[in-house]
Amino acid sequence: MLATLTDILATARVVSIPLRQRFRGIDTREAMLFEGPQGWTEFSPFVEYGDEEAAAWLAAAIDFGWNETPALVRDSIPVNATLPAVGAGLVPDVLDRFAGCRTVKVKVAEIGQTLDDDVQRVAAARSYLGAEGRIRIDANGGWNVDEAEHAIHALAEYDLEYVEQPCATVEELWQIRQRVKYMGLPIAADESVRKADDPLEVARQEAADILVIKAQPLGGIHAALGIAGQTGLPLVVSSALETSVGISMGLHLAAALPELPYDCGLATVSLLSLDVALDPLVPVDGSIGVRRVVPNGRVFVDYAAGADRDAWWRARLERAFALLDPA
Ligand SMILES: O=C(O)CCC(=O)C1=CC=C[C@@H](O)[C@@H]1C(=O)O
Ligand SMILES: [Mg+2]
Repeated sequence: MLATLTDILATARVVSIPLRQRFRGIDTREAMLFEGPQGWTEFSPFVEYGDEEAAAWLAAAIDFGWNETPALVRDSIPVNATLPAVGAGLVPDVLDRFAGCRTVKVKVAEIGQTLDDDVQRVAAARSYLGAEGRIRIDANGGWNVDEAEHAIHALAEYDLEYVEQPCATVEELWQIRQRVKYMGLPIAADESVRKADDPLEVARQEAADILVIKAQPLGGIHAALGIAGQTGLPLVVSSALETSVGISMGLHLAAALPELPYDCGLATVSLLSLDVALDPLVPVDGSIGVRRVVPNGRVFVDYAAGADRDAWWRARLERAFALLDPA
């Protein structure tokens, strides 16, 4: 079923939600929410993204609000804790918010920090989890190949599950993958999937062992499942730092995948200072049940974006909508 701009604007609300800790350079998450025949949905490309990229996120929002979700093969998704690039002393406080998660994804290579900061943060996560917990790191492409090799050697003693996007380009990922192959440490691609013209190029080039897939950036659950079906690589579903409404989209994607070998990065509502839902999608015993959520109307009042930001989002919505394929 096709959504019109009028349909979308009829229920659209823009919220501005403070984060508990700075994450990927932002302190506040803005999101537009609207309701389709299937339920509430979220359009929340990061504010610096251009209209072309935002259009894929809008296609995703419409897909989730207007199309039936695919058949689900599980009703609960094991998730990882996500640790922003905080000082080591804050690690226990942050991880306490991810109830029962046995896996932690640690952000590393933050601009303005050093490898020693990363080592201390990863060490603190390991001592929090104990020997049996899993630790993956995500550099968001922040290292060149030599830096990545050096950092991986320094961090390997903490027993890493995988390294997400150590370097920015597919060619660099290929090189670092060759260099650390002897360590048996898998390389996961994230930006090389969600920001690439061809999300499967990194797999074709054999530059990654694992693909991270995100529902909004890839154009929605159905589009992401189409991509998933074309690769034999293991997949991890991760969030785009959404409210519970957008997280619900990611949970439905994870629930529809035939195989789900890794814990998913869908626990990021715990990084927000509050959520739009009365019953937020946060982990219980390390998993989140798959369901849709209805926003609490109070949040639309108390955390409404200011008039200028609201107008900015509505203008962005119109521009992105104009870029959608009418088919
Ligand atoms: O995968 C996770 O644990 C949580 C999601 C997450 O890390 C991200 C969400 C949103 C923006 C990204 O910079 C970031 C990522 O790089 O994976
Ligand atoms: Mg990532």
